[in-house]
Amino acid sequence: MCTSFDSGKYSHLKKVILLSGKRKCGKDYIGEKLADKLQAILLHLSEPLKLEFARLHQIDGKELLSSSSYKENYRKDMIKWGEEKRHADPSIFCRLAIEQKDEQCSTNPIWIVCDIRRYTDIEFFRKYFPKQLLLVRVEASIETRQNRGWVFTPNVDDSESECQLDENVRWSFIFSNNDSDNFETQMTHLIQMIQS
Ligand SMILES: Nc1ncnc2c1ncn2[C@@H]1O[C@H](COP(=O)(O)OP(=O)(O)OP(=O)(O)O)[C@@H](O)[C@H]1O
Repeated sequence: MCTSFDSGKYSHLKKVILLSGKRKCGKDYIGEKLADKLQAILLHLSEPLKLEFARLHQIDGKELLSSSSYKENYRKDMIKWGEEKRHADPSIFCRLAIEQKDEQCSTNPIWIVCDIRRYTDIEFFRKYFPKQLLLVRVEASIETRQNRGWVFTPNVDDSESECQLDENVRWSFIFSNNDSDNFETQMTHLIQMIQS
């Protein structure tokens, strides 16, 4: 397997925004809004993981990518399989997510990664794009997340992949995404930070 990454071809890159947060806090929602406003490209580290998992297990990759309940049937197995792949090669899904959208990544100056879950995800982007990096933590209360469909799932919500980034990360921006929070003001501040 090729583990090299040629960051030189992305010298046009101005910002990489990494979004982290608990399930149903609104990472995708905020990522999509930002991408719309900034004409940025959206990347998901879970995309190559799901597509490869689907191929190996001969199940429907498109269904796995959608937010349907289909993916919940496979979530635990996918986490386990992803752990094994990451153990062998910690940056595998970061590289694959970029490679799979190489054409857009090669031209778009702003990348938004919607689902970082690991210190190694941050380390990969920090290694290759230290000056462009912005780390954004999305937060929402348990009640808000429940209203958005979150149900505590043992071995998922308490797994390392969902909890590792709860500590020891210095976030560039913390986005408070409850219904009572001022969404537009925070978006404006975040966009100013991205464009500065
Ligand atoms: N500020 C908001 N206003 C209204 N709806 C929101 C807001 N943030 C998130 N939502 C809604 O809450 C639900 C969950 O959000 P989203 O899918 O973005 O969460 P997520 O953190 O990406 O979840 P997961 O980790 O499970 O993929 C979606 O239906 C989304 O439209």
